[in-house]
Amino acid sequence: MSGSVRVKICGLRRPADVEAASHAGAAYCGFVFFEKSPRHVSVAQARELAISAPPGLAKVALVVNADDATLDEILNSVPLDMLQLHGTETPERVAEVRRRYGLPVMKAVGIATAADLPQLDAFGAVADQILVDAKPPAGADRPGGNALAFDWSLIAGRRWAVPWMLAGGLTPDNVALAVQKTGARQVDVSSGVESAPGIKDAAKIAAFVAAVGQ
Ligand SMILES: O=C(O)c1ccccc1N[C@@H]1O[C@H](COP(=O)(O)O)[C@@H](O)[C@H]1O
Repeated sequence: MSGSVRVKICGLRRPADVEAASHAGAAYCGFVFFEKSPRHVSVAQARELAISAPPGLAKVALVVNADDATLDEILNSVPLDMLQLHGTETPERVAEVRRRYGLPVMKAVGIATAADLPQLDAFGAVADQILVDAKPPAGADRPGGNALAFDWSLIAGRRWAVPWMLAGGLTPDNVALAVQKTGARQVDVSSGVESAPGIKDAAKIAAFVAAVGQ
């Protein structure tokens, strides 16, 4: 288990990835519905993965500026516990998605400088959780999953009205320090537990969860 810090392993694509996340002691697993990502899964793939997830492993759908038709299609097929909005959704859209689907919504906010911090308060007022991630580099073709960390001192000691998760460039080697510096009680990882983009590595997943628990 990961002590009292909860771990989300994102970008799972194979049943063996779900098994690895569960076996390691992760609290959440994430499925990416974003075609430009090497971690993208179809609705049918996600359904198979979600059905294979054991009780106790919360299933999160990551979407980027998804419209209602897209969310309807996902939620009509895939048993899910949470929606992760990882695009440029507004606070109004976050509130609308919560109302329409009745699932907890986690809103991702990209951080590069102190000027980005007020967004965390804005989304903390409407979302069920906030995901504090690195802002993507200029020219990136995806808004997350870029193996990029931000300056953790920007959020050291800060708290918001809702639970939050730390993301961005976390690895088995740096996650313990990230938790120590930020006080995070939840962490999210994708690239840092892969052997190649989109290919999860069971040994790295186990090492990541173990490192969080140390
Ligand atoms: O993982 C992706 O490909 C992805 C695509 C689009 C939006 C978000 C994505 N991933 C999320 O980004 C953060 C950080 O990822 P990493 O550990 O730095 O690779 C994490 O929340 C992922 O869920």
